[in-house]
Amino acid sequence: MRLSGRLSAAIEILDDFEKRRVPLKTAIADWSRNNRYAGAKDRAWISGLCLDVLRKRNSLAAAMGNGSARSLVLGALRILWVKPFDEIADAAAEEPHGPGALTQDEVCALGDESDMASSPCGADEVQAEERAIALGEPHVAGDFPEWLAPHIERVFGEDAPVIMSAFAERADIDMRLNTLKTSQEKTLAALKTVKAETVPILTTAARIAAPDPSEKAPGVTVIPAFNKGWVEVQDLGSQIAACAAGAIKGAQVLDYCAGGGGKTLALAAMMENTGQLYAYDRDPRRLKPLFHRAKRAGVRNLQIRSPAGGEGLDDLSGKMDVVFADAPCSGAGTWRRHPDTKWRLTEKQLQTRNSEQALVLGEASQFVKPGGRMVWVTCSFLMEENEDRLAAFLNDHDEFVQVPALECILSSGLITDDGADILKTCVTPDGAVRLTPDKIRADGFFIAVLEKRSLSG
Ligand SMILES: C[S@@+](CC[C@H](N)C(=O)[O-])C[C@H]1O[C@@H](n2cnc3c(N)ncnc32)[C@H](O)[C@@H]1O
Repeated sequence: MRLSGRLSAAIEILDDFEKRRVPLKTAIADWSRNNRYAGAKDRAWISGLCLDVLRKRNSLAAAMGNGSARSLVLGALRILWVKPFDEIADAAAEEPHGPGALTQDEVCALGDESDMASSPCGADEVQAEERAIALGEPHVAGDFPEWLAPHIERVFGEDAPVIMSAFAERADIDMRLNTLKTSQEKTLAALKTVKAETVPILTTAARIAAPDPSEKAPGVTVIPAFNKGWVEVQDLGSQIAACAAGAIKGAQVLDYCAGGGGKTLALAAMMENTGQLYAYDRDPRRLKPLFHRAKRAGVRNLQIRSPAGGEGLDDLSGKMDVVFADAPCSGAGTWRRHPDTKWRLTEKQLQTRNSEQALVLGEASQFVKPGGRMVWVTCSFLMEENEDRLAAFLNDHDEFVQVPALECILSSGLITDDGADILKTCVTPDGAVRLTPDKIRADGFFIAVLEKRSLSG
C-alpha cells in the first residue's frame, strides 16, 4: 500500500475504535477482513501508527488544535514519526486513496517553523496560546483521560504529568531467562540474534529495545531458545513482582490468580523445582496455556488446580507458606503496551475491579498458614485498586500485618545492587513497592506483602 492508503486506513480504524469502543486489535482485525489487499507489513505499519496515536492522543490533539482521527493520524506521522511535511501533504492529497488535501489549519499545525514565519499561521497568537495552555494541563501533558485526573493526582501529585508521560512511551520487549532449563550466559548467547541485552536491575532479565513502530516486531516466540523453554516473554515489572514471593525454595506456594501462568513460571524458577507450587484461577479457560507452557519451561513441581475439573483448594486451607495474589485490575500499568485500554476504561469498570479485588483478598488469605505471607500484586498504579483495598482488608483482618515488600523482593536473591538502589525509590509510605516506567522502564506494578501472625505471636 502507498502512504496515502495507509493514512486513510489508520483514520478509518481509529474512527471505528472511537465509535464502537472495541479493543484496537478488534478494529484492526475487522478492517483487515474487509481490506484483504493489505499485507503483513501494511498491517504492522497501520497498527504501529494507531497505537502511537492512542499513546499520545491528548497531546497530539492539543498540538493539532483538533482531536479528530484524521488530525491525530496526521499529527502522529509528523510529530512522532517525524515524516517530512511535503510527503504527508502529497500523500493526503493523492487520489484516489488519500484522505484528502490538507486544510489550512492542518498546514499550519504540521508545517515546520520556517514555513510558519511566512505563512498566515504565524499570525494566530490566540490559537498558539490556547494550545500552550492545553499542553500544560496534566491530562494533556500526561496523555490520560480527564476523568482520571483526580485519581492520578492522588497517587502521583504534581509529578503526574512526568510519570504519566512515561506511560505514554513505547515499551521494550522484556524477557525472563529460564534458569530451570539452562544458564543465563547460554540463553543470552542464544538471544544475540535478536539483539537482546541484559537488564541491570534483575539478573534473570533480558531486553530488546522498543522496536520501530512502523515495522513488524521481532518474533521472539519463533526463535529456537524460546521453543526450547530457555526464555519467556515477560515484562520486567512482572518479573520483579514475582520476586516478592522471596526465598521460596522448598516452600508450599499457591498462585491464586494464575491466569496464563506468567508469574507461576517465574515462581517455579525461583523454587528450582523444589517444594510444591499450586496454580489456580477462577476462570478455567485462562489456565489452559499453562499446561504446555509449564512443560516447555521444564517445571516439575506444579499442580494446576482448575475449577473446571472440580479440583478445589480445600485441602490447602491455612497451609501455604506464600499465597501469591496477582489480582484482576484495570491494567493501567500496561498502558504503554495497550494504550487503547486507557481510553476504554470507565469509572464503572474501576468499581467492578475494586469489588473483585476485595473478593480475591478475602479468598486468597484463607490459604496462608500462620507465619506465612500473602503477596498482593496488581498491574495498576491507582490507589483505589491497591492501598484502599489493602486498608479495608487489614481493617477486617487483624491477624495480618503489612511488611516491607522491598525486603521480600531482595530476599529472592535475583536483584542486582543497582536494581536495589532503584527499587528503594519506588517504596511507598506503607512499605509497598510501586513500579513506574519513569523509574524502571517497565510496566506499572503495585506490590505489597502481608504477613499472617504466627500462632505464638
Ligand atoms: C492479572 S490476571 C493474572 C495474570 C497472571 N498471574 C499472569 O502472570 O499471567 C488476574 C486473574 O485473576 C483471575 N481471577 C479473578 N477473580 C478471581 C477470584 N475470585 N479467584 C481466583 N482468580 C480470580 C482472573 O480470571 C485472571 O486470570
